[in-house]
Amino acid sequence: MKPLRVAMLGCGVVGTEVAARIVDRSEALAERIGAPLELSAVVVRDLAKARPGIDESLLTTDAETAIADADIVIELMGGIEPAKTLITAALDQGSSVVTANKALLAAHYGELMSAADRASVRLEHEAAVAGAIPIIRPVGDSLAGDRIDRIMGIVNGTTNYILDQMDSEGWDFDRALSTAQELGYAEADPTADVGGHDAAAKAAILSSLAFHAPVSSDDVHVEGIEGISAEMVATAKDQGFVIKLLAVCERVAESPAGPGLSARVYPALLRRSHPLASVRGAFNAVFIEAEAAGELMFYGQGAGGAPTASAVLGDVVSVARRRVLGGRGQYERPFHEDSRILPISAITTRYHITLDVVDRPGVLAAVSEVFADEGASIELMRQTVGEVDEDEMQHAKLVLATHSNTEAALARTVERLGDLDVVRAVSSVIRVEGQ
Ligand SMILES: NC(=O)C1=CN([C@@H]2O[C@H](COP(=O)(O)OP(=O)(O)OC[C@H]3O[C@@H](n4cnc5c(N)ncnc54)[C@H](O)[C@@H]3O)[C@@H](O)[C@H]2O)C=CC1
Ligand SMILES: N[C@@H](CC=O)C(=O)O
Ligand code: NA
Repeated sequence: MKPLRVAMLGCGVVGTEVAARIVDRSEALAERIGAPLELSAVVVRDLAKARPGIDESLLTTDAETAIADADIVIELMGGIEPAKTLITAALDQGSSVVTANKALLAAHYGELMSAADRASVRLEHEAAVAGAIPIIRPVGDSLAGDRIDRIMGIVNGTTNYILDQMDSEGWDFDRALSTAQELGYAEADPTADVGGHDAAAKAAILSSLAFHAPVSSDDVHVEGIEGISAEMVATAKDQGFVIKLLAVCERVAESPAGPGLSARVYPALLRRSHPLASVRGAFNAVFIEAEAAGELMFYGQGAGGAPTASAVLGDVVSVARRRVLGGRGQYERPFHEDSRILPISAITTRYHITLDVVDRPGVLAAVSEVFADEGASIELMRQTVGEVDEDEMQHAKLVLATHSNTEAALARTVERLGDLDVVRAVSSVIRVEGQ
C-alpha cells in the first residue's frame, strides 16, 4: 500500500522522540496501521541546529509546503500561533492532525474540532492531557455512556516534580524548577507550569469532554505554586500532609449560585495516606468518579519527551488506520450540555490557616468569634509556642483546620482574622482536599 506521508511541525523535546520512533519502528507501525508511514518533512525554526538521528534532508522551515504535501500532520511546536493557522490549514485540506498542544486546544477547542468535523478528518490530542496516560480516549469515548461527576488529578509533571523534590529532598524551588526544565518536563515558558495555567488548560479539556459542554481555560479558576514556600512544605510534612497542585473538575448539584460546573486548579494539602499523595516526580494521576462506573484511577508519566511521544504515536496510528480503512470515526459535536461555570466563591472547600498570633489570654476567643460570625467552623486547632519579638512579646503559631464551607465564607473569615489586633500575620492559607 502507498505510504502515508507525515509532516511534523516542531522538533523539540517531544518532536525529537516522535521522529526517532517513526523511523526506528517503521516496520511495527506499518503492521499495526496496514500501510507504511513516511516522515515527509520536519518543520524547524533553525536549519543549522544539529538534530542527531533525523535525516537532514527532511528539515525545512516551510510549514505550508510541508503540510500541503502530507496525509497526516503532527503539531509539536506549541503556542497559539502559528500552530492554530497551520492546524486549520491541514484540517481544511483533509489531513488528519495529531497535537500535544493543550494551550491551543483549551482556548479554541470547539473551533478546531468543528474544522476537523467539516473536513471529515480527525484532530487527536491524547498527549495534551497527562502525557503518556491514556485519558482523553477514556473520558471522551470509553465513559461516553456514563455520567462523569468529578475528576480530581495531578496533571502537571513539572509542578509535581518541584513539590516532590522540595518535600522529599529538601530542594529549594529554583533548583527543582531548573532540573525539571533540564529533564524536558517544563513548557517553553515555565511560568505556564508554575502559575497553574498548563494544568488549567488540561482541566478545561477534561471538563469539556467529561461534561459535554464547552469549557475553556478562561473558565478555570487558577492558582499556581509560586506562593508555596519550603516552610509550608515542611509544615505540611510535619502534620502528615503533602502539598500537590490539583485540578478539580466537577458537577455541582447545589451551591449558593445554583447548580453548575466547577473547574479549578490550586495547590492543596492531601493526607499522606491519600492515593494522590504518593504520586512522585513528574508522574500524573487522575481520579474519576462516574455514576455507573464508580471510581477509576489513571496513573503514569505526565511529562517528558519519550512518554509524551508514546501518546502522540498512539494517535498517529489511530488516524493512520482510519485513513487506511476509510471513515472518520465518531465525534460528539456540538457539545449538548449547559456549561454554567460557577464562581470559586460558590464552591465548598476546607482550609488550613496558619496564624502568627500574640500569645496572650483571649486570642482563641477572638479567633473563634470571627469563625462563628462568618458561619464557618473549626475542625481542629493546634497552637505551638513561637518566638519572643523585639518588644519582648511572646508569639505563638496557630494552625486552624476548618470544616467544609463556601469559599466566600472562608475568604471573609481569613480577611477578618488578618484584621484582629492579636494576629500579627496570616502566615499561610491553603485548601485541603480528600478525606
Ligand atoms: N515536554 C513535555 O513533557 C510535554 C509537552 N507537551 C506539549 O508538546 C508541545 C511541544 O513541547 P516540547 O517538545 O516540550 O517543546 P519544545 O520547546 O522542546 O519544542 C518545540 C519546538 O518547536 C519549535 N518551534 C516553535 N515554533 C515554531 C515555528 N513557528 N516553526 C518551526 N518550529 C517551531 C521550537 O523551536 C522547538 O524546537 C507543546 O505544545 C507542549 O505543551 C505535551 C505534553 C508533555
Ligand atoms: N509542562 C507539562 C508537560 C506535559 O504536559 C507538565 O509539566 O506537565
Ligand atoms: Na494523555
